[in-house]
Amino acid sequence: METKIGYFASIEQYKPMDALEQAVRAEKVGFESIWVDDHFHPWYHTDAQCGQAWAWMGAALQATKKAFVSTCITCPILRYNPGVVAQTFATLRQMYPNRVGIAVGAGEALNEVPVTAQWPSVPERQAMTIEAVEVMKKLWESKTPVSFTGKYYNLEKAFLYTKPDDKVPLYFSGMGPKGAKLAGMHADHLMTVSADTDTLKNVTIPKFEEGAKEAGKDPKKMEKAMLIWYSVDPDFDKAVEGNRFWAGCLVPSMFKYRVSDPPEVEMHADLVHSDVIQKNFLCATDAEGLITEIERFKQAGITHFCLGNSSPNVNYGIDIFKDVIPAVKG
Ligand SMILES: C[C@H](OP(=O)(O)OC[C@@H](O)[C@@H](O)[C@@H](O)CN1c2cc(O)ccc2Cc2c1[nH]c(=O)[nH]c2=O)C(=O)N[C@@H](CCC(=O)N[C@@H](CCC(=O)O)C(=O)O)C(=O)O
Ligand SMILES: CCCCCC(=O)CC
Repeated sequence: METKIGYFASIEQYKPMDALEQAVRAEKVGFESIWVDDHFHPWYHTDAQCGQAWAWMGAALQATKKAFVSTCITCPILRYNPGVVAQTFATLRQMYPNRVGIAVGAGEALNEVPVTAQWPSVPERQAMTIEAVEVMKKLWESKTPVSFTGKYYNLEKAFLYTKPDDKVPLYFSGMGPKGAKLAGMHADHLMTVSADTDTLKNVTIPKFEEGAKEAGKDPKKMEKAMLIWYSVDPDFDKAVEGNRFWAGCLVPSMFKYRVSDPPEVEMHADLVHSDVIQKNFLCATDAEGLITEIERFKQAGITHFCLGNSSPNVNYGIDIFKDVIPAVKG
């Protein structure tokens, strides 16, 4: 499968208009997809933003020419109703044929707790995500009104009057082995986050493929997409520190416990040692360094890169891909 290089334009790290300018610049440089975080609260507090992803997507689709645009990722189970999620992405894809996708996942306390005060266990949120996907597919595919009684969601003669001509591509986040298998079973493509390459190659991707095969799909035709942050600067230490905004994601308890307060996340993020940031995110001084790192993940089986630019000089972090993209796509 051909490698795809996408740009993750963060609207929790940057103001929405700045992220939009980045997306336009990234498309001109050769990034073929644009991804946006779907958050209510951000992963850092100081100087953070947190715009609404679907509003931003409409503007991004209009401002870019042909890039594929998707969330990375939307949690369709608590703060959003899956029927409204289905309606939103059907509308966007009808307006911008072939250019719109959605990635879904079981959510984060940061986004769900502040506006619902609910935080079910991981297994329950995974079960809710599967049912939410079922609801979304029914609404996207049905030619007649749909009634459905589920464990978590109900539909009563629900019908989407605005639909695209083709399917909305569905990516599904699997970070753990069970999540990866569910992705294979219930979605078109895998979305995951950076992990060590042995785990990706020997656990995450095989579990995804196992789920896909069980559901009668051909995993070779399904993308293995991954979000990873990068920071590039001629001064290596500065490059490493550039990724600090996202260091909270490297603290496992942030996923295990009900942490929804950005100042608390920031406190943990600031304690993450720079060696840990360097090991988990892409830190480079030049294009060569980025190419080497991307090749490493290609060898592990990743086919679509969603690259979050956390470089001290953001435009330098985009423009350097004029050299990186031809090398890693070749
Ligand atoms: C927590 C793991 O679950 P999993 O289903 O695999 O992954 C969850 C993620 O998909 C979500 O948290 C997702 O919403 C995060 N996310 C995101 C993910 C991604 O791949 C790319 C980009 C993003 C950006 C983004 C996200 N979320 C948003 O809301 N908005 C965004 O923009 C996991 O580890 N699962 C394990 C099972 C773990 C488990 O069940 N543990 C037990 C206890 C175990 C023990 O301690 O003994 C429990 O907690 O009850 C698995 O194997 O699936
Ligand atoms: C381990 C990182 C999971 C993704 C965190 C996130 O929400 C990024 C936007």
